[in-house]
Amino acid sequence: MGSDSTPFVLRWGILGAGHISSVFIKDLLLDPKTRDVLDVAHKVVAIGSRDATKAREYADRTVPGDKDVKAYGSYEELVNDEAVDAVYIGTPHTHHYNCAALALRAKKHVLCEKPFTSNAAELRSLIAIAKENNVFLMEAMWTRFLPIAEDIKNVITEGSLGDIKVLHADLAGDFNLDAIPDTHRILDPKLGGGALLDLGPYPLVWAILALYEHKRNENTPPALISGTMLKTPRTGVDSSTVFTLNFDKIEAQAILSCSITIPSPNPALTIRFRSGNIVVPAPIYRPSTYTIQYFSKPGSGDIIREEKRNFKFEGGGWHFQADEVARCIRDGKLESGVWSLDKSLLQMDIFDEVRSQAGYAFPHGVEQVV
Ligand SMILES: NC(=O)C1=CN([C@@H]2O[C@H](COP(=O)(O)OP(=O)(O)OC[C@H]3O[C@@H](n4cnc5c(N)ncnc54)[C@H](OP(=O)(O)O)[C@@H]3O)[C@@H](O)[C@H]2O)C=CC1
Ligand SMILES: O=C1OC[C@@H](O)[C@H](O)[C@H]1O
Repeated sequence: MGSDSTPFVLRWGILGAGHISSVFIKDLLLDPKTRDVLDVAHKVVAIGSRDATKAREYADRTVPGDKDVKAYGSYEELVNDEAVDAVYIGTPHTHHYNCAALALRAKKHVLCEKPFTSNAAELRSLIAIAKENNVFLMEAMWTRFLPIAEDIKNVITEGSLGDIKVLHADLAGDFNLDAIPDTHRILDPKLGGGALLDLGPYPLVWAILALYEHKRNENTPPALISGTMLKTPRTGVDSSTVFTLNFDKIEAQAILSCSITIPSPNPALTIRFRSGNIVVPAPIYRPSTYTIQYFSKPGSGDIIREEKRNFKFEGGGWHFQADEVARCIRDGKLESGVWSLDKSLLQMDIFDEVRSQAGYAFPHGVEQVV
């Protein structure tokens, strides 16, 4: 199975009947041919919710016209469905660990929403559970799989902009905090609320792509991580966070920020080299265009030429990561080579360090592994 004429079909179980799960399902249902993908395809076979009535209604609404989709009133039933190959976890951050562990122990492959876990210790434990059960595990870091991300990576690697020096990235959004209750996932510390865990993965994915993955960096973690947080008095979670990463091996730095009280700046991502810049407009989770600026000579800052590149595709952009999961599982891989587990671990180590420096501890009992 999986030749050009017969695509490998991955059968998905969706755990958590919330917002992002519905967005992901919509992209799973899109014909892969619309993005020139012929070797893999996707089928949603079951929905798992904590409530059976909700699960049925959600299945009927999000997978219309397919009465065969199972609707389960517990996550346990979902992960034990033999027709499910891979489980997508769409629950709040601090529930990812238990949900993913449940699925892995049922010997299901897992794609888990970002941020992978509450802390790095939880992720190390999940990686061990995945290994014990010989199943695939990946964080749903969808931005890394957008065609634009690979194109930017190629420009960095090809080297015509000279040495990379600084990366500035910001993802912000006005969550209208006055209109949402303290129990909303973005405000509730029990759900890992705040800007860093929710939005921080996006500035960080660009730093990982450009600096950590840089061929001269040889996947060396940053030598120095430094962070500060502004916290909301409402619940104590971070409303804005700024963090910096020093990649000593390539003498380059990332300056990253995120906020839940203001919109993103524009441009929201600038990668600065000795001989030019890469400039990306907001939102950095799904940019559809970017510009390469070339300097008259190295270090001048005098822009003599600009090249704009556009990337259009059908759907929301969450399907590219699904294609990667399907290909990995088809090929018997236990992790992705593109968004590998070391990158997710680096992310969680950085978030732990920034939270520790800024004094953001989760309420007792939230972290399942410490
Ligand atoms: N990749 C992306 O673009 C995005 C990713 N996300 C990520 O997805 C995750 C979920 O976010 P989102 O979909 O917005 O959240 P929602 O609140 O819309 O959905 C979360 C779902 O999780 C289930 N759940 C289980 N336990 C709890 C609990 N204690 N409190 C609330 N819900 C619970 C519920 O499903 P049920 O009742 O059916 O059991 C709920 O519907 C987050 O980790 C977030 O970071 C979010 C938005 C965009
Ligand atoms: O992943 C995400 O991307 C978009 C944001 O609006 C959302 O809160 C976040 O979870």
